[in-house]
Amino acid sequence: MAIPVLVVGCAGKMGREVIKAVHAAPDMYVIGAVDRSHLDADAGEVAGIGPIDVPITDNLEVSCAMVAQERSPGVMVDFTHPRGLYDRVRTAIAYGVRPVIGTTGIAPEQLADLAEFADKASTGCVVAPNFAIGMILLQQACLRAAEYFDHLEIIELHHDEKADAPSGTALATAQLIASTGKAFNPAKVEETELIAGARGGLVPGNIRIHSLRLPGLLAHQEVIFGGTGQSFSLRHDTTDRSAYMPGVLLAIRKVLGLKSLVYGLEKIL
Ligand SMILES: NC(=O)C1=CN([C@@H]2O[C@H](COP(=O)(O)OP(=O)(O)OC[C@H]3O[C@@H](n4cnc5c(N)ncnc54)[C@H](OP(=O)(O)O)[C@@H]3O)[C@@H](O)[C@H]2O)C=CC1
Ligand SMILES: O=C(O)C1=N[C@H](C(=O)O)C[C@H](O)C1
Repeated sequence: MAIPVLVVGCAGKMGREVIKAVHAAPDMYVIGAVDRSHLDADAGEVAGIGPIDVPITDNLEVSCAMVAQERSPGVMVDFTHPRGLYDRVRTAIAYGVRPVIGTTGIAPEQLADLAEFADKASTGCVVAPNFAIGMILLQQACLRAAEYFDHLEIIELHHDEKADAPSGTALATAQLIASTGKAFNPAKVEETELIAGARGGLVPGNIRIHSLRLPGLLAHQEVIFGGTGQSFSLRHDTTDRSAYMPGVLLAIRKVLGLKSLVYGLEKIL
């Protein structure tokens, strides 16, 4: 049976892409669309694919109740803003709707709390800071490089409409590299930062992240490893948001078979 999908943030850059991808997929359909603007407009029209008979509403609870009435279990896809995300995920789970979350910037304590909530409800939930396969491969390659290099820094570059910094992907990449337990970037001199922020943000693992925001960019990340007489750069460029859609559709299919919260696309590949 086809999967009913509720798209939250449907009028946004990612939400429009999700509406297109879900509508085009043979094994799922858009059952509802939530946003704060374009209310009552057809979600398909807003996404640029013509009418799909799904009006945009700002009422998540009523939308979840509607999904719960469908014959097969439903999924909520959220690409919005970290504000209120915690409550949206809890609302979805309370209605038996499985969340697939692409929104970045949620606090780690809230994520841990949601994992406990999903676990208790035996409900699947996927939270992934990046749905592009190329980025997952970059992260895996970082683990290999980290075996041989002791020094690295991360640069992430995004469009200038991005709300959070650093990106969720950069944080997740640093977290993954730090999970090796290695002590990175041993200091060689006592540094003085003449302009606050010049050396980027420091995250656990002693890894620095530098965030650039410019019009003309979409989403890019470079991890540069440094060693004696050599440097090694790993870079991923997203040039179109359709890059995320195979990962999003995969998560929609896989979340139905899960009984707890899974963090990271790599866990369901
Ligand atoms: N995991 C991944 O692979 C990716 C994740 N992202 C993440 O997805 C999120 C969205 O990105 P993007 O699409 O570029 O952002 P946009 O600002 O283009 O879209 C977000 C949409 O969500 C709406 N919105 C915000 N808050 C709410 C709410 N409480 N209820 C309903 N709708 C809401 C916004 O409305 P309004 O305009 O009124 O604020 C807007 O229409 C970000 O956190 C970004 O980091 C992005 C790309 C890939
Ligand atoms: O806001 C974006 O655009 C993106 N956000 C995600 C993040 O914060 O990592 C994923 C990707 O980088 C695009």
